[in-house]
Amino acid sequence: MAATPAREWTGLQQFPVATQTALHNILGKLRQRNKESLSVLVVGKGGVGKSSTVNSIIGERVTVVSAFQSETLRPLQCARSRAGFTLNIIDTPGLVEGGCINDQALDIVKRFLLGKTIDVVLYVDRLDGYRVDNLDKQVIRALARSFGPSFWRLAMIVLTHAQLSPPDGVEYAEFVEKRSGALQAAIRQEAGLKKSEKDVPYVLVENSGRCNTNAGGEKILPNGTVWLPVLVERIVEVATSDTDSVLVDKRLINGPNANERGKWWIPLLVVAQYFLVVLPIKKAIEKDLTEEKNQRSQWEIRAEEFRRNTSLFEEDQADEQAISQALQQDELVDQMDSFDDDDDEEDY
Ligand SMILES: Nc1nc2c(ncn2[C@@H]2O[C@H](COP(=O)(O)OP(=O)(O)OP(=O)(O)O)[C@@H](O)[C@H]2O)c(=O)[nH]1
Repeated sequence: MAATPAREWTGLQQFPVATQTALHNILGKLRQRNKESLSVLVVGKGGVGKSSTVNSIIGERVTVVSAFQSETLRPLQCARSRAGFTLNIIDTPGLVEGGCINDQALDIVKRFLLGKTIDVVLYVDRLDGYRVDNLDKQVIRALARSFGPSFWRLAMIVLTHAQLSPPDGVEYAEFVEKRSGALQAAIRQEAGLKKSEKDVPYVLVENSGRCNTNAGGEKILPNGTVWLPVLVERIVEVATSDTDSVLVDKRLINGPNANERGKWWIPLLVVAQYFLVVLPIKKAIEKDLTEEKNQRSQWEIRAEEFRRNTSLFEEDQADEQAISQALQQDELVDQMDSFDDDDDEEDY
């Protein structure tokens, strides 16, 4: 992630001693793996407890929290260092506004993350939500679309308001299992995770100042779990898993280059066009030409016959004319002869 001047992580010292020890041990695992920094992106709908969770992890009030209005209008990056290790956390605006996806917020988050690397994603929602609705599914899909398929492989579900009292007759563990299972199933389906891939892990959080504590002053859930070290441990597990971190670059934000998109279809389309369009047209033209040729030869045969018949008729006519002329001539000769005879008789 791009370097942000990191302040000393003084908030760590505010935690109860047992929590501090647990966190030092967990973060020590990262140092053993030569990972000197971690970048955590916090996303989710508005008012689910994103900013409160950031404050809980850092141990300071770094972002404003409000019960009545959306306080995080732009992403906020906060960096804290301790013993050579730097934790970067990015809080983001709620991704749902007025009952639909807040595309503007998503766009702002995308631009803000340009050039940054994300190691872990915290997808925050409330434990006391009773169902996964269409809007939740839209948010899951929008995030997968915006940040690529690896996004959800780096994610964990953070369920706030974990000090909830389940409805009558339902055990806490049963309620948690159902709620987390429904979200995991929705993410698997909407983000297109393969069957062979593990479910996105979940963790419970209680950000309220009225959270119950144990004898050591550590914040605990109704089942007695000290939740902060568990949250940080899960973050480290995801960060050290096989999934590579996501570098948010221009290609990821703008989508694949329009000129490159579907380029491999072109030769297939050309071949399909030849067989489905060019070849049938060519065949149709050849068929037309052959038929025309056949028709012309038929027509020529008939014309030939007609011409022959006409010339025979003309020849007959000429003959008749010659005969009649000859007959006329014979008649004339006969007449002349008869005149001659008459004259001879008169002479006598
Ligand atoms: N009881 C209880 N209240 C919580 C918890 N987390 C957050 N809240 C309250 O929920 C309200 C909203 O919390 P925020 O942390 O501002 O939620 P957000 O998701 O950052 O909200 P946006 O800035 O609108 O995106 C505040 O009144 C918090 O005090 C929790 O774990 N338990």
